[in-house]
Amino acid sequence: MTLTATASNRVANGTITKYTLPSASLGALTASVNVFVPDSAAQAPVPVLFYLAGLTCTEDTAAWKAGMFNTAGKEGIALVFPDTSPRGAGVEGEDDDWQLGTGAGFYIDATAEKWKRHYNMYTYVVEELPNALKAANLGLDFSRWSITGHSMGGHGALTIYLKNPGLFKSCSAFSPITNPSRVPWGIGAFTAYLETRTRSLPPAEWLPHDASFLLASTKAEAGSLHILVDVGTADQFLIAGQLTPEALEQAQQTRVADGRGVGGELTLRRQEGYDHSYYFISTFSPEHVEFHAKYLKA
Ligand SMILES: N[C@@H](CCC(=O)N[C@@H](CSC=O)C(=O)NCC(=O)O)C(=O)O
Repeated sequence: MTLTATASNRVANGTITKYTLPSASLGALTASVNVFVPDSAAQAPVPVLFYLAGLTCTEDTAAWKAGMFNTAGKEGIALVFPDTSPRGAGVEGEDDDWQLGTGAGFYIDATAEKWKRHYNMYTYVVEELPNALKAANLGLDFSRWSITGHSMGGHGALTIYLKNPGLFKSCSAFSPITNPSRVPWGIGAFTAYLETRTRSLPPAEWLPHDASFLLASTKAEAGSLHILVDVGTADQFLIAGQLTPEALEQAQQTRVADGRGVGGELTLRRQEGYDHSYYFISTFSPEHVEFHAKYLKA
């Protein structure tokens, strides 16, 4: 698995480099990723923060618009921006709808026959890409790894974090889809990507990919979770019922009520008047990087 650098720019006391890599998990397609490495990585390996972007985005969207570099450069944290789906898989209909297929990988491994050769963004993000970055000796320390994301990528960050207790130091999300098995975006994606045999609503096969279910049921030790979520009150997709942050709050209350969790593991903030856009993300992204720095550098 070799990374090939295709562009490089100096930014915020570091360098952002775009790489391509051949990806086995994405069915032998070429994937693209942007990686910001602060200069301090030349002295000692630096902690890593992954940013998972939302529907219709690429590896460039947050790199260009999220405004994370100054804080990451100051804190000495590397940033990794993966793409949001395989590109050019050739699956019938994959470019017909912005909520499914290209740009909409949902950070899960597909089990449905039609999608399962290429649509494996979970394995790509959690295993293949980190292994490629480790092998490239860029000075990244994956024993100090955190994850964040926006919308579909917020769902990705929360579910990947909750599926892998202990792998990440912290998790944050901007306007995440918190309960995909019960909202239109998630129902559409899971119906397509996941082979579903059970008739329950939501189907049992969907629940391991639902952040609210995962949070309510996780066996993570009390006090071991560190999650920050920001949602804008004027978010058009919040208003349309796609994000349902109350489901995540309810899940954490369940965890605490059962004696498996403690207060403070989840901080969910409603930011007055902000929408779903990168204007919102760039306003709060420095705080998110600082939040992760606290755990990455503890
Ligand atoms: N084309 C869509 C809008 C798509 C959109 O808003 N995408 C969001 C993520 S939504 C959840 O995952 C995004 O981040 N877009 C990139 C950007 O630069 O804003 C429509 O028709 O509504």
